[in-house]
Amino acid sequence: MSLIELTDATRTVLIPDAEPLTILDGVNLRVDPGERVSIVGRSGSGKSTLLNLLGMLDLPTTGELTFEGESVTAMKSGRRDRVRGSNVGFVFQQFNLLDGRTALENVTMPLLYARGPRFWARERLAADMLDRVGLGHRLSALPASLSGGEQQRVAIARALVRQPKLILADEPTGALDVETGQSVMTLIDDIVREENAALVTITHDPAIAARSDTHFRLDRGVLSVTDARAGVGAGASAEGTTAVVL
Ligand SMILES: Nc1ncnc2c1ncn2[C@@H]1O[C@H](COP(=O)(O)OP(=O)(O)OP(=O)(O)O)[C@@H](O)[C@H]1O
Repeated sequence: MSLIELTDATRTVLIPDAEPLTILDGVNLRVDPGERVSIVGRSGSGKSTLLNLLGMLDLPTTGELTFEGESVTAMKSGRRDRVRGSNVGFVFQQFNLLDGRTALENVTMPLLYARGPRFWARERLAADMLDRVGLGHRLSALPASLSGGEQQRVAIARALVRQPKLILADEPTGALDVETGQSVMTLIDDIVREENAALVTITHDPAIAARSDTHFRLDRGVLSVTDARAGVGAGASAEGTTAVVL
């Protein structure tokens, strides 16, 4: 079963005194558990809009979105929020850390909504995750005292601390130098592989895109597969093209 799947999805916004704007047009995208997918596209091609659909933050205007086979479009918003909270981790270009909170507090934050043992063990789980991203010695550091690469490591720990099945990364290396960006991606890849999570990365950087199993291009709202290589998880498809995984 696919982890998340968009079928014939369109996203249209209404603009006052103008024609409706179709941002995504007939998008078909299937992401399997453990699969790593990259999406490249020019500025304004609809990448963030697509990521917001995959993150269940927005719904397609027409078409279907499913998570583990269940219709997201049919979910009540409370259930959608819970499904998102327990299953999706976000990593952004601007790390979006809370400035006045320590690294440990930032990573603990998503566990405030966890239930049972994970809630009560939240500080230990957050500290363990910071250790995994190489920041076990900086638990009390405030974001401003950390380098860009270290801040992104904190953001990665925060995205992964609930062990989501799906990680959505929007230009995760965009604010980092090339070398730091590669090491941050290696870290994301390693943890994603250990957790068997799926990873969808939006990037302008061909070297970052090349790390994925399946590659897509978004061009004015139309998604097409550009390449697929043997790897984890088969079956990504776009616009009638099936990605063949050997
Ligand atoms: N709510 C909205 N109302 C009007 N226009 C919108 C809205 N959301 C997005 N757009 C437009 O849709 C297009 C796609 O936006 P989107 O943010 O998805 O692009 P993007 O590929 O992520 O761009 P960038 O790489 O510059 O972040 C843009 O032209 C944007 O201005």
